[in-house]
Amino acid sequence: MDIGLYFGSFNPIHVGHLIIANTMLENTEIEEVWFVVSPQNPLKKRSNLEHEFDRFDLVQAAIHDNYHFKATDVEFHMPKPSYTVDTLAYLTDKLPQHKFKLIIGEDNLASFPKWKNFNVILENHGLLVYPRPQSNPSGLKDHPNVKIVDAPLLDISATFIRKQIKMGKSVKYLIPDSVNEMIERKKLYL
Ligand SMILES: Nc1ncnc2c1ncn2[C@@H]1O[C@H](COP(=O)(O)OP(=O)(O)OP(=O)(O)O)[C@@H](O)[C@H]1O
Ligand SMILES: O=C(O)c1ccc[n+]([C@@H]2O[C@H](COP(=O)([O-])O)[C@@H](O)[C@H]2O)c1
Repeated sequence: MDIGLYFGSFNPIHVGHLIIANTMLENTEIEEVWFVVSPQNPLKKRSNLEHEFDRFDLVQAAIHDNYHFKATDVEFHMPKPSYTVDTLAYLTDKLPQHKFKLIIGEDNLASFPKWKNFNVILENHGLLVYPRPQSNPSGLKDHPNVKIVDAPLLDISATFIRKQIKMGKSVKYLIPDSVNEMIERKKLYL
């Protein structure tokens, strides 16, 4: 089966992530999207990063009603920080029946040449890219293994959501209700 692996910090998951996953499902050859929660992005500082178990629970709460979406904690058992090429090698070895493609936002396409062994990812898997406002242009946009979907820009970020919560403001509609309830119950992002 063709599977879209959607790697992310998901700190927290928001409606932008869900729209991106569904858009890829509807407009590419993938049949499922697997959300891979990364304990630690190698290029990001740890500030305001909630525990990976909590972020994973929030992802599960967000996707529970969509049988095309799955969440995986595979990177929790791997060395940190979380290098995507290593996770892809592990998953390809364990599940050779599947073909994995990467789902990323356009901001990550711009920084993609800084990723570990990015050429291996590009040649062996390929990228499905969702456009993002204020992203730097990338020389990779015309690569044959890079597909940029034509879809509405979403100016939503986890950074904005974390700031709103910290200021005591509601983030209703920016995140699913199930995620909002869990954040409140666990007192996250305060
Ligand atoms: N609004 C968006 N438009 C396009 N891509 C997005 C958007 N939000 C997130 N992504 C992509 O989804 C993946 C996971 O993103 P991530 O969990 O870091 O969310 P984020 O909103 O970018 O978080 P933060 O604000 O904390 O950096 C990345 O590939 C990112 O580029
Ligand atoms: O493998 C790398 O070198 C690498 C460099 C930067 C980011 N990544 C991964 O890209 C994913 C998206 O990161 P983020 O924090 O933008 O959600 C996340 O799973 C990171 O581990 C991976």
